Amino acid sequence: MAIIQIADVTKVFAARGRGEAPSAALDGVSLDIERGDVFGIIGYSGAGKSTLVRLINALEKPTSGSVHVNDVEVSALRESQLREVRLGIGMVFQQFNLFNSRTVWGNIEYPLKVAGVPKEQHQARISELLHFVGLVDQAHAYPDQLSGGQKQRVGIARALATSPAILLADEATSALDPETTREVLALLKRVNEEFGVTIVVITHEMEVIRSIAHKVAVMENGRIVETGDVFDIFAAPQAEATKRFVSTIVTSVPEGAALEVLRSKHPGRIVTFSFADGNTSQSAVFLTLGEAKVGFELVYGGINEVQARTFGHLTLALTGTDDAIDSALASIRSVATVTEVK
Ligand SMILES: Nc1ncnc2c1ncn2[C@@H]1O[C@H](COP(=O)(O)OP(=O)(O)OP(=O)(O)O)[C@@H](O)[C@H]1O
Repeated sequence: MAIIQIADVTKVFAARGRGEAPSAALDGVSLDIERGDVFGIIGYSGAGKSTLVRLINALEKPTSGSVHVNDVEVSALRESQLREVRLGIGMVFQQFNLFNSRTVWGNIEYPLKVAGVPKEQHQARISELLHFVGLVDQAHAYPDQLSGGQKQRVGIARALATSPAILLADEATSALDPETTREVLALLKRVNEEFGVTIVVITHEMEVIRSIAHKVAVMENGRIVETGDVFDIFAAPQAEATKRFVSTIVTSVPEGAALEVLRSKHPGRIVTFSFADGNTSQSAVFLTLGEAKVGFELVYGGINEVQARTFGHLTLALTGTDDAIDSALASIRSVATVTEVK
């Protein structure tokens, strides 16, 4: 059974000002997140990602629908019953949200105190966490003496202090430079692999999804427009929003200015052939075109790697009669995805 189950959830906020209509931040969202997964939720600003996270840790209640965490319907619990649920969910934030008046040690100790963990157990747990995040030497430093990456490592150690089964990371790397982002993502990956913690990653960056997520849901206007395994989403995005996100890092399909240039150089038909997973059917494409007496020139393309699996796109400018091209494309469709560039 999924560790997080979101079933047909709608969240409507009251109008912010007079004359404004109430807004649906979430509109019929259903999502199952399996135990042990790193699940990415991607969307532009205002898509509803933070609202979804706030429903998971029950900071908000849905207007309709239900949210189950660990088989408990958190959306039906009273505030006084939520304490235990929240102890099982760690949170990591974009702005770190550390106590500036407490040391690194004090920040990590805070959730142990709140959870009522006996004082004599604190030292061993904090020291274990400091080792895990590589901050043993900074134990007595204050947050303003740390770099952004170090602050986020404290944030992660603090979130893990009470050994939660779930970690919610809301734009956890959005305030960090690319190198530090890579380090923090690698740390989150270890949290998942070494402790089996289920991680929900909220982001607007596809690179974050590519680096650590196993599965992803793409959100737009309060809805999930596409969801699936990260590799499949990268190799063959279906929804327009997903295609836009994928195109931010997969540049082997011609778009925009690159497409204009191709169009001006090649007035005939331009077709992209897509292959996934070590599929060696590129040669079948060339053979079929040759047999059909269709001329071709490779004008764009590339191979990409996601989760140690590869996929690629080849764009060819074709010359020949429409009939010959159509019949060749019809038979190539059994070995590759064929997209005619309009
Ligand atoms: N407390 C609230 N009252 C009224 N409207 C809200 C409230 N919280 C969120 N919204 C609205 O709900 C929609 C979704 O917001 P949400 O913060 O979940 O999106 P998001 O994808 O997390 O965006 P961002 O990355 O900018 O935080 C937005 O239109 C937002 O203005």
